[in-house]
Amino acid sequence: MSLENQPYTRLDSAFARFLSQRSRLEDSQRPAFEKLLIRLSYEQNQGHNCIAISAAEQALVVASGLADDEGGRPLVVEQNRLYLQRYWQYEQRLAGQLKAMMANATPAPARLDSLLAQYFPPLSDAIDWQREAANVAVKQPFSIITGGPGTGKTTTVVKILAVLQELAAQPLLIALAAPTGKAAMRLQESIGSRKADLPCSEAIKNQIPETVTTLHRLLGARPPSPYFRHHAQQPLIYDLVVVDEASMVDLALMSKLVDALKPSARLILLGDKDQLASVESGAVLADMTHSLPEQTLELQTSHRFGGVIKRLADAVNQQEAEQAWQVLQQGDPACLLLSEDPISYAAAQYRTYLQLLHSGADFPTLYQQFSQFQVLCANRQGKHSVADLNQRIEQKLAEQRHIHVTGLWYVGRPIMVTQNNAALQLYNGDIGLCLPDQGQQGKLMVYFQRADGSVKKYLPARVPPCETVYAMTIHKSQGSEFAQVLVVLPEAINPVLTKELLYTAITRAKTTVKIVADKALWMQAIAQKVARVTGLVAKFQDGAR
Ligand SMILES: Nc1ncnc2c1ncn2[C@@H]1O[C@H](COP(=O)(O)OP(=O)(O)OP(=O)(O)O)[C@@H](O)[C@H]1O
Repeated sequence: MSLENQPYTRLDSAFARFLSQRSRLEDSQRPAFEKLLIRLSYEQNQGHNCIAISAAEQALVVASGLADDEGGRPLVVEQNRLYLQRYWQYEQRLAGQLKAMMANATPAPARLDSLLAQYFPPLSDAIDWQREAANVAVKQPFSIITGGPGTGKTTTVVKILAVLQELAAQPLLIALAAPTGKAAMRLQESIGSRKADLPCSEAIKNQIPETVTTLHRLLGARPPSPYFRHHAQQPLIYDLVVVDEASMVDLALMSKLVDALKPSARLILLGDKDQLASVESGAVLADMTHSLPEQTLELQTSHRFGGVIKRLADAVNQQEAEQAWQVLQQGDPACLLLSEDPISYAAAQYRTYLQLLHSGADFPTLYQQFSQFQVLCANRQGKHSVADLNQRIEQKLAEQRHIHVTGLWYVGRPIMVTQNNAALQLYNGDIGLCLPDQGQQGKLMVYFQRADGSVKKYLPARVPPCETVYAMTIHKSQGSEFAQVLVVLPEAINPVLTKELLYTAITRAKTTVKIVADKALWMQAIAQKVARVTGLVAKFQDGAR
């Protein structure tokens, strides 16, 4: 790759210069070494755990005296991969600890077959993959259940928890977690109803928790410190940890989570391996499902929606671009190319929310209505970006007199928090609505819904950094679902547009997905794939050194 064309930052070059000055290299070797380090720093920020390097580059790094794998130096070379020490350690610890966990697989308990028959009664001769998933998760201390939306991951895991409690001599202490507040809220909502349907005693149901926490909270985040309260020396008390939306968990967080488990603990990861990888480094869930087939069960049948959205999602995922385009041409109202102006369409969709607002509806009703529909974009800036769409939808709604934009904060403004604030209990991705204060006329407050359904409100000036959210990026929509989704793609291809991005956008929709894209761009986007450079697969295969 030519560095000249890369938009690397000043931080990348400052980092490279800093290290190069501390190397043992001759002056003549330094420019090449700095170029390599700039590339490492840049690619790391793009989500790669490491970079692939040539034999000559390996020799250069070794000669620099800055690499070792004992933690004392800033770089590590492993085969043809160059790492920052910290990320190599994350991979190393994660692979090593999961292997240690996997070595503790237990033989199947005698009662397992009858319990599986009780919880997963056979309905036909076909293999019941949910039951197979339970079979794996009961025997293996570490397991992954992957599948698209509505394939029954939550239903299955609740049954697994019940089976494990039935088998336990003493009730297991269980923690349920997700990477974001939104995802935690969704899991919490569905756990409750899945529990009610369990074919078991109340005593067993009562041993299954209903509250879901964020991973940061579970591990004891102490911002601004990057260290958690719980780690190998001060492990979590739980016998079993379940993590939903695991595709969003990056390498560092996954490594810290596994580090914080007590030695006898179990871990079950739920997620969709085909979704976008985490924003930060790694493609951990995808790497694990690829490397650990015995621990992984994939559920493929969607019980929530069959039909056209699933067909579209599957075609995109399999990179069948032409077939996916044909699905959009079929005229099924659940899945179409949008033929009208996207701004007018979006404004019409948000009108019901604003009409309810003007008729005096309460916050929960408004929040529920606002969450029915969402515009999703690939990029943050440029034509058809989040910034562009937000500005134009707001303008359209103002022209139509559905909102009265008096300043940054106005009645009806929907916002998304973009920075965590533990003290205020507001987190990146939380959605709030700016509404008149119920107590005082003329005063504005921003209302949010907590995971337990209760409502909290803040003065606009106290809300952490946030942005208007008629439109949001597909990245930010991970872990959320909406009845109706409008996906607006840019006019020109860019590296962000991949089949994983489109798959993630489409699978956010429960009933309708409309798309704005031209065919050439659609075909190009589906042909692009996220490819993260990592050494995790190799570490699982070769054994941690
Ligand atoms: N084996 C099954 N037979 C019939 N219906 C099922 C089965 N498994 C799950 N369902 C139903 O399918 C719906 C989706 O299930 P569930 O919420 O467990 O899926 P999920 O994979 O966790 O979904 P998501 O990740 O999209 O929230 C639920 O209404 C559930 O009751």
